Amino acid sequence: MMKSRRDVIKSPHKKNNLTISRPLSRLNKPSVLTATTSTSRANIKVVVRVRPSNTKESGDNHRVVVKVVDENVLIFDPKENAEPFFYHGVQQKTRDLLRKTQKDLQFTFHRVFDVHVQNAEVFDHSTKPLINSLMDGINCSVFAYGATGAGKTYTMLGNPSNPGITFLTMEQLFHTKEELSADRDFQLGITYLEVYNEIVQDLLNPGSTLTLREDSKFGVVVAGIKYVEIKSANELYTLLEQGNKNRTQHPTDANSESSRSHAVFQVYLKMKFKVTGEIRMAKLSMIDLAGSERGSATGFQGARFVEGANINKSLLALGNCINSLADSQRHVPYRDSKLTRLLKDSLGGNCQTVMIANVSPSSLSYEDTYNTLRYATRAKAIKSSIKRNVVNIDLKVEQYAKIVEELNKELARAKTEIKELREGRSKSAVSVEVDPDVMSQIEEIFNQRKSILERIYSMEMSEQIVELRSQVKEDANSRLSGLCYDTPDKEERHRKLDNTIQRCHKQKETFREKIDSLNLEKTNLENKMKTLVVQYPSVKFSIDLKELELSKLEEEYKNQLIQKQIRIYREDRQQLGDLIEKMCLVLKPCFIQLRGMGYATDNMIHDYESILSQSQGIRNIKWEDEVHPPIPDSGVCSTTTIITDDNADSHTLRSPPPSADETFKLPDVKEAGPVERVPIGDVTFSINTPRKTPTKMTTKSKICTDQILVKAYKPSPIKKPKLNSAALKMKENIAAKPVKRIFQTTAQKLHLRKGGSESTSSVSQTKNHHPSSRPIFRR
Ligand SMILES: Nc1ncnc2c1ncn2[C@@H]1O[C@H](COP(=O)(O)OP(=O)(O)OP(=O)(O)O)[C@@H](O)[C@H]1O
Repeated sequence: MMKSRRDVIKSPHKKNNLTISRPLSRLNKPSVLTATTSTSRANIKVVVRVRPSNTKESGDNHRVVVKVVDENVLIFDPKENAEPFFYHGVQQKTRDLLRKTQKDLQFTFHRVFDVHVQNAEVFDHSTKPLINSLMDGINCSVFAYGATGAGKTYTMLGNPSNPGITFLTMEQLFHTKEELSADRDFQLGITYLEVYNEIVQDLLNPGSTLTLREDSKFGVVVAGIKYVEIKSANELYTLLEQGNKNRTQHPTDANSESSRSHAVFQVYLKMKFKVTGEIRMAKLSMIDLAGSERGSATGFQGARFVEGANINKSLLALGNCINSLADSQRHVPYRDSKLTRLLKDSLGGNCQTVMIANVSPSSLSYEDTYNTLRYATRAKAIKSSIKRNVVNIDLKVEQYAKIVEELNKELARAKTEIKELREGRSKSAVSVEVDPDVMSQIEEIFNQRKSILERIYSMEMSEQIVELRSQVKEDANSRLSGLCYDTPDKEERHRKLDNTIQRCHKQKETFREKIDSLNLEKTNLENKMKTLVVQYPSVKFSIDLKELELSKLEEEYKNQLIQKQIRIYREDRQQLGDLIEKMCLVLKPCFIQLRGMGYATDNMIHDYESILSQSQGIRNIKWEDEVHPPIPDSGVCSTTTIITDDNADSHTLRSPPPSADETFKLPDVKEAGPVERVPIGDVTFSINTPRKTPTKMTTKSKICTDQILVKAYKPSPIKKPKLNSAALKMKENIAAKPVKRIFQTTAQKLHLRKGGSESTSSVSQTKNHHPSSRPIFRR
């Protein structure tokens, strides 16, 4: 009795509207196959699923013959703990002779699913990874193999509460499609057919018998089948349900709803990249095979016997193909049955394949389970070649010509490279044969070079350290001149320092000489090496490697040297800091005392103030390019005094000399107020006083410039110095002090002496933007 399996799949979102069938081949016919990426070989992935025992199998007379050890290993017919065997009431030492010996065979697969595992988990570890391959344009295939009633249909189709991997795979496919829809346009069509008694029939559009043929892009295709375009996984429920109604099923002794045909569900996928126009095509086949059972298990008679014979014929052909492929035989008997022709791609062609072997755990299916496991093990050895199906519909004939030209060029290049490589290799072989000592010679030279390098760097490091030391001593020497009185002690100190500096210079010279001679040696060795490369080109690679090693060494030395320098500078700075601190401790009370007693000269006061400013990080003068426009209405804070040197030519102060343009461009000079000219010795200074000056200043008032705070003191009574002597002192100082400070000091002092306002005595900041980075001078 034929019956349709209606309740295998029930759509949770059943739709009333029918899908319009449309042949996909006509819709998507690609014009040219332009490229397929490189082919890779991959083994078929084989997983085994053990279904739970049913009521019949759970009976007393049957035992479990499949024991899942872990997710990769199972034991078929495991050894059990021997139950005591009694004869005439006496326990026997030997075993029950009537009982069969257990095979206790261990099988390993890519994954083993135990009885409690649900379809979702099977999907995760079997077909889910195929989706990415499909998106890459790789054909994929999944087939469920096993005896009747072993759980193939349950795995592939499942039921509404536990959907099978076909639905789950399609759901995932649509999900991924959705994710990628921003970049690609998709077209997706499905077919659902069965192979029954060597006849191929469309399950979605039942009618005439269909024939198989091979296609260059999709491999084996069924001629005349209708492709149905679907937009969501839910549409699939309806279609699979519809197709299952048409599938040939009969109750057998092993399965009341046994599928007597091989059901093939196929998805044709076409993707077009929106930007590049690249087209990828892929086919997913999901095959639910008919049960691979023995006749006795099905209780075959009459028509069922013929049906069973056909099933077995195709499965036998499948077994032969698996064996041939596993043994890498050249001839694989695909043509022996419709099933094997259909599975040609899935087994040994351009396809990524997953085989799900279903087994019953019961001793009732002992032979079938054993056969299935052996089949599955054989299938593990099969390798299929995988390549992406990339098609570009936009290519024209002339583009083909271009591609061929490019490929030819590439081929020629590759040929030349291979030739060169071969020649290189033979030369190297010859060189090794002719002079086996070359390598050790190279090794020797490198070792010498390495040792020379080490010496050079150690010398250079010492040289640097000596250099720094002499600098430190020179600094100390100049500090000493500023601090010490002209006493014999001072002379002695200078002498000692000079001696040390001299020693350092001598050491430096010695180091330099040594370094130079080492460098000469190094160059000689490098030249030797170059000669060797010319003589034996094949050793170039090893020499390059050695060179790399040396340059690494060089980098390491440089790094060490820098670290050392930083350490020395830090130490020096630290010492200097300590010295300044100590000097401050002495300077402050001295200065306070002198000033309190009225002995502090203007110079001293100013210098002390300068030190204060400097120690705060305040600069004495603003350079033109740093000056900001005046802040309007800034009251007492707005002081703009420009100090210029009228006779700059007559002495050595002007440094650096300003260009003609820059010198006289002083946009704010007029705003700065009247110019006062003050002669000091042979130097005449022009002082621009600000328009706005504070009306009243206290003795210790603060004058705020735009940028800085400067304390202005009312000058203490000047007793000793007269104007001329001050000017003379200035002249003396001129040679030693930086120009800007001298101007500042002089201008400040003179202006105060001439009775100028206190506010103008402060060193003020120019507020003019000027491209030059020099203080403002006027000839
Ligand atoms: N993993 C499982 N969990 C629960 N029940 C299962 C499982 N696998 C199979 N079954 C049940 O076992 C019975 C036989 O399963 P199924 O129809 O899938 O076998 P089959 O291999 O497709 O057989 P046939 O080749 O005869 O079609 C069904 O009633 C099914 O519900």
